[in-house]
Amino acid sequence: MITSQSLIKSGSCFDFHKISIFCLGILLYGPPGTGKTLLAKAVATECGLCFLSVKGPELLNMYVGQSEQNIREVFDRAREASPCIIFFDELDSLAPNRGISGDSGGVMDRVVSQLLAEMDGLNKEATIFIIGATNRPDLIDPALLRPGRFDKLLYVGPAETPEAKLSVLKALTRKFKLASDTNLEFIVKNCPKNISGADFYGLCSNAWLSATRTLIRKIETGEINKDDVSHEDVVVSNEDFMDSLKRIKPSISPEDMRYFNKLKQELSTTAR
Ligand SMILES: Nc1ncnc2c1ncn2[C@@H]1O[C@H](COP(=O)(O)OP(=O)(O)OP(=O)(O)O)[C@@H](O)[C@H]1O
Repeated sequence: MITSQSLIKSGSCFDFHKISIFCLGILLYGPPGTGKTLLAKAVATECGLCFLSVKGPELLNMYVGQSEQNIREVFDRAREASPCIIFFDELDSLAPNRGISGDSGGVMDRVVSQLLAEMDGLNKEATIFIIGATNRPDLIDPALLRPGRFDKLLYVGPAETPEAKLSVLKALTRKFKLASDTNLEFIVKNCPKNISGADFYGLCSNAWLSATRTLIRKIETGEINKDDVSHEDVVVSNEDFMDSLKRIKPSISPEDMRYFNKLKQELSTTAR
């Protein structure tokens, strides 16, 4: 991602559009809850660009022509807000493969064509970048993945190494008050396999709630005075984390991981 981010950042200094070479779109793919949205937002913040987030299904409408109109409006808004990033979440629902969707000439066909036309229209502008996200890149219409549209495909998977897991846990607990006995390395060691960023978020919020319950019990038993307490007195201990760990169930199954590993290999052979 650092490469894509540097490309976007450097776009303004290199005047890519003068030589008609320009990276318009990046497609992030991977299991749910692995931080695709978070990454897209981080790129926009880091590059100082407006962030226009759209969920694919939100644009679809039962009235004839309205879905295409919704797509046009997104791009119009982007032109007004440029330089900006348009983030299309759940892109597969907005642009399914026309060959297999069984909707020849139907609404989805027209939606995909509209999206392609709008993206092609942007190629000259170099001030609007598109990031798409999906859990199923194999379902997306291949025309969207051609050069000049979503040029790059980037896999965003769960943290695999203990170091990567620890940095996610540290990021999520950076505002927590941790007890002196809390050992994040130990918690990482006890985490189940294939735990996503969203699962880590659940782990941390449950641990925080458990610590809050302990504090409330102390207030109820009169051990501490309610008026002297603030959220800063919630101290999260190792035990809170270990309790929370017992209840956590990874949202990515081993079958999901096998599917994504295979897909990653297939897509990496297509030189992107
Ligand atoms: N790498 C990470 N570091 C810290 N927190 C993370 C990370 N990945 C995910 N999270 C947490 O999980 C939440 C969900 O992540 P996000 O919505 O970005 O995932 P996603 O891949 O876009 O999911 P989906 O495919 O379901 O749309 C985030 O709001 C954040 O709290």
